[in-house]
Amino acid sequence: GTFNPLVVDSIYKPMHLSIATTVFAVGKYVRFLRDFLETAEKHFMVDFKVRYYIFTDRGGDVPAVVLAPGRKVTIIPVPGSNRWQEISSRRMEMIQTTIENQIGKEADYIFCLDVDTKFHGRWGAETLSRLVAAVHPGYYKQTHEHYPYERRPASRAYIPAGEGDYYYGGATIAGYVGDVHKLAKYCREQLEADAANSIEAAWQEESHLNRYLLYNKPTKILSPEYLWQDFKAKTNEVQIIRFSQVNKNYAEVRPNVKKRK
Ligand SMILES: CC(=O)N[C@H]1[C@@H](OP(=O)(O)OP(=O)(O)OC[C@H]2O[C@@H](n3ccc(=O)[nH]c3=O)[C@H](O)[C@@H]2O)O[C@H](CO)[C@H](O)[C@@H]1O
Ligand SMILES: [Mn+2]
Repeated sequence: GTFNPLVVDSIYKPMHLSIATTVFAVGKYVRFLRDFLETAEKHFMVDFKVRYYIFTDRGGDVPAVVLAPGRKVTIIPVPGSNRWQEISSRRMEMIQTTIENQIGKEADYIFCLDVDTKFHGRWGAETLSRLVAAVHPGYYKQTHEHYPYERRPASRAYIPAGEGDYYYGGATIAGYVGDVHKLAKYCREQLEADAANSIEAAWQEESHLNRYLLYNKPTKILSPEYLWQDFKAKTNEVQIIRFSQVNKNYAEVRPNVKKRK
């Protein structure tokens, strides 16, 4: 970390911000909720007003986790699906419409996070900014020729060779509610345009996200400290792992399976 947490906290805590956090737990992914919520209560935006919006088709399986004062859970029922690609992508549409119907009136900032994760270290106000994305832990050492961008011009997620800043992970999107709304709406429209042309981008909504962020630069970029993967070996350059994807058995948890990156 290159920030002083005491300074950051003294700037943001007096602002009494409301933080929305969306997390999708569709089908078997409800099993990740307990660790996600319990570790978030230890490390994520501690002492802030946080509302977790849990999108699920299994409301009855949402674990009761003790939350600190000022924090609460809201369950948003969503349909199931038999394609993980669709579940992952449909987050954009649901984030868009839930911001319009509810979150827009309730929060200042929003974080949209993968559920198959745990927090291991402080994630605080140093992550607040207008539009925030995290560098994907699989690509932070690579240059743009090696990013898994969508390279087919027929897709709306297309990025031509020679272009690119970073490859961002789909598991962390954040910012002002209005700015994340704009991003989600764009990605939803691009996903639907692709679907109408029977094309699916290489990494679904993550591909559209990367295109959006190439032409609408984030105001803050989080290092892989904020988006790690448990299967990756520990490295010297990333000394603090704050948030990491757990190892999961893809064949066990996904309704249909595709090889991971
Ligand atoms: C580290 C990272 O950046 N991960 C991204 C990556 O793979 P991942 O392998 O991390 O994707 P994933 O299986 O975790 O799916 C993304 C998220 O969708 C939700 N979900 C998915 C399947 C399901 O059956 N039920 C369910 O609820 C859940 O919140 C999950 O965390 O690529 C995906 C798109 O292809 C997303 O962009 C992920 O955010
Ligand atoms: Mn994930």
